[in-house]
Amino acid sequence: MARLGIHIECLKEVFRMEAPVRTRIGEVFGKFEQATYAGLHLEKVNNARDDRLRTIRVDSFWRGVVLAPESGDSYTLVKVLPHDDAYRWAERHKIEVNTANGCIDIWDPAALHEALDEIEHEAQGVPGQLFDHVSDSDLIRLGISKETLAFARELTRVEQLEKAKTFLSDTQWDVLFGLAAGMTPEEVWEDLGRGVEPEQFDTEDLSAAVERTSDRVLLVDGPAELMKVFRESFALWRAYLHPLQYQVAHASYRGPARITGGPGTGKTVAALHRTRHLALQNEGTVLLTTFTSALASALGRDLALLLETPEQAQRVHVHNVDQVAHRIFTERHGRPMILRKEEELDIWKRLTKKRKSSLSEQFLYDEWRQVVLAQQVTSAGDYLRAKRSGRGRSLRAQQRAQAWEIIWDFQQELQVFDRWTHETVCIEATRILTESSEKPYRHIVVDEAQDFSPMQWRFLRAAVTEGSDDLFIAGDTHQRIYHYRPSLREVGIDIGGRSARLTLNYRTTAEILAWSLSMLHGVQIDDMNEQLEKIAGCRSYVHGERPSERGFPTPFDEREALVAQIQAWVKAGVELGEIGIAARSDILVRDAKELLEREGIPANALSKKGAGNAVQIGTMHGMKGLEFRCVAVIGVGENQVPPTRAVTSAVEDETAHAHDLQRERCVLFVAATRAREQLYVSWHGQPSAFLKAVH
Ligand SMILES: Nc1ncnc2c1ncn2[C@@H]1O[C@H](COP(=O)(O)OP(=O)(O)OP(=O)(O)O)[C@@H](O)[C@H]1O
Repeated sequence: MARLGIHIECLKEVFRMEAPVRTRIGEVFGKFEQATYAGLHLEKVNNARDDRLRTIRVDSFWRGVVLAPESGDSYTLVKVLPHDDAYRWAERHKIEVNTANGCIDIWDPAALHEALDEIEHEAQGVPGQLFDHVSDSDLIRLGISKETLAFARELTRVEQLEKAKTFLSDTQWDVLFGLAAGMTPEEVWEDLGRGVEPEQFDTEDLSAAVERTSDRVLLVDGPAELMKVFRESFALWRAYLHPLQYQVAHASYRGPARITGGPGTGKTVAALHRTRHLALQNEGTVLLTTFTSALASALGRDLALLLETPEQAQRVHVHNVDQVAHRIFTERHGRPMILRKEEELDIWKRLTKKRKSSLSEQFLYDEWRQVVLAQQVTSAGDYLRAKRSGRGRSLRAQQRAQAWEIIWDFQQELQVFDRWTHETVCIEATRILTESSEKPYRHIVVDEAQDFSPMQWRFLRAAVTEGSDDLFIAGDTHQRIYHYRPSLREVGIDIGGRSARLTLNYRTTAEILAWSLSMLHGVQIDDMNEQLEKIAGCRSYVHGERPSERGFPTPFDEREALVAQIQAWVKAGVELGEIGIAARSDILVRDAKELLEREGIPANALSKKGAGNAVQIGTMHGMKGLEFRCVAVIGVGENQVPPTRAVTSAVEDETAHAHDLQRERCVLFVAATRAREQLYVSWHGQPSAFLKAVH
């Protein structure tokens, strides 16, 4: 029986067409399934460069271009266009086998030659070419064909390359765009989703190439399934992954593996697919975990769309990490009595007073977590030797001894009164698991890994049997917005060379991404594995407006402008629920919510459950993991971002000062990169120093 698949690039275009056209295309799929070869009505194209390209009727206006195999019965819909354009497109395009990945390349030689004439003319007198830094042999190794190579050599500006997207093969264009965005040939090679050893492909065997292209072709079981794909935007990436996403999600690893990448590069999507893959292996229970319960419920919802049967769903637990630790604890000891933050601060205050110490309760609250618990300090001697760099103030030996006495008192008190914090619950749960030979999980997949504490990492390490495919970790340290900076090695997780980096941003326009990245320019950020993380090569294909930066003389003017901006977005057709507003402080968030309500604009606190028809407002921290069509980041003024209280003074502790500034910069970076199409940033008075770095 003949089978029709749809190429992902075509699917993306069809996705944007009107509903009746999509329905017609669905019907073509239905007819195709029922037809015998003779009944397929595939039209040959006269004067075609490639006689494997045929056309098929969609309706009286639209026609599809289909790649017909020389043998076999797997057909691929590669384009849908108005009748005459479809014929013209089919006449012009050529199909070849890409030498780097062995998949099909579809390109337009005539358009390439026309463009080449134009750019050769432009290149005269221009000193440097766009790809002077890349050798011919590297370009050829990356699958660039002879003709594309000649074209690439004449390029002087990235805009010329952007225009070439319409006629170059997708894969070859991706390679060139990656190199133009600063990736090395090795990074581009990895991005192609191949191993380090190049394979030799038979460039004459198109059928084999079509087979290999299967991860870029959606095979649907009939029109109903295709219509489902059209209805749910989520289903688009569900059906299609970038080759590197696919590779990391489906690989077998000898131990813990990790995926990094800038904002919006599809790490969460890769983690979801990894979870599905592990569930299908059926080797034991999979835990999919993240930092907060709100993010965990969003993961749970998305995963449900990926899993096909109730049996598969039963094999996966989706919880935030503290929830899992609480469950293990409760099974052994019953529910813990958790100390609220205010209660804890009161205890610290009382104990410092008792010891006549000048240390503040907040200092001890942090010191206990970030030094004592993080480094598993159990004695005065350990504490005297513990690393305290970046802790905000140095302590003389005598002060350390006194701090330890207070910490000791505090820990005794917790024990005597059977009171717990989330951290001690996590530590006790780790102890329970370490003692037990039975592990609750066969695999653990972690999302938003950058903010996990050492205690949480040790817990996860203890919750899964050590061995192949045990831990899969997705995260981006550029988005680290809390205090901990653990090294995976120090918490017993060895990722060896099992690490990959995603670079293509699917969320944000190139303009918003460039704006946000320039804020981090020159900032050195660790990769959780004792190396520096890179953000080079992070790129987006989609263009839009530059972010709008607006300064006002007074808070009143800033508020008025926010209301006007939201009204303008709504007038332009943006739904209220597609708008997000972020501010650094809770007060400003409350203020903005009240303002919008007064103006009759429905507004809700941020929630992963979906906005309904209301603008979503929250703190910059709360924006983590979310995305909106339009985002307004407000109150980005001097002293507000970063807030003075959030940054240790350089005189007190230089390292802590640098860490605090970096973290605050990342908080703004996270908020800005939630925007898909438009970003609006406002302040009153002087702008934040972070904005001065932006260009
Ligand atoms: N291969 C893909 N093709 C098309 N869209 C994709 C693909 N992968 C991810 N996306 C979309 O890109 C957006 C960002 O994906 P995702 O949330 O997985 O990124 P992330 O790297 O986890 O982001 P962040 O770190 O900023 O939270 C989502 O809308 C997702 O549906």
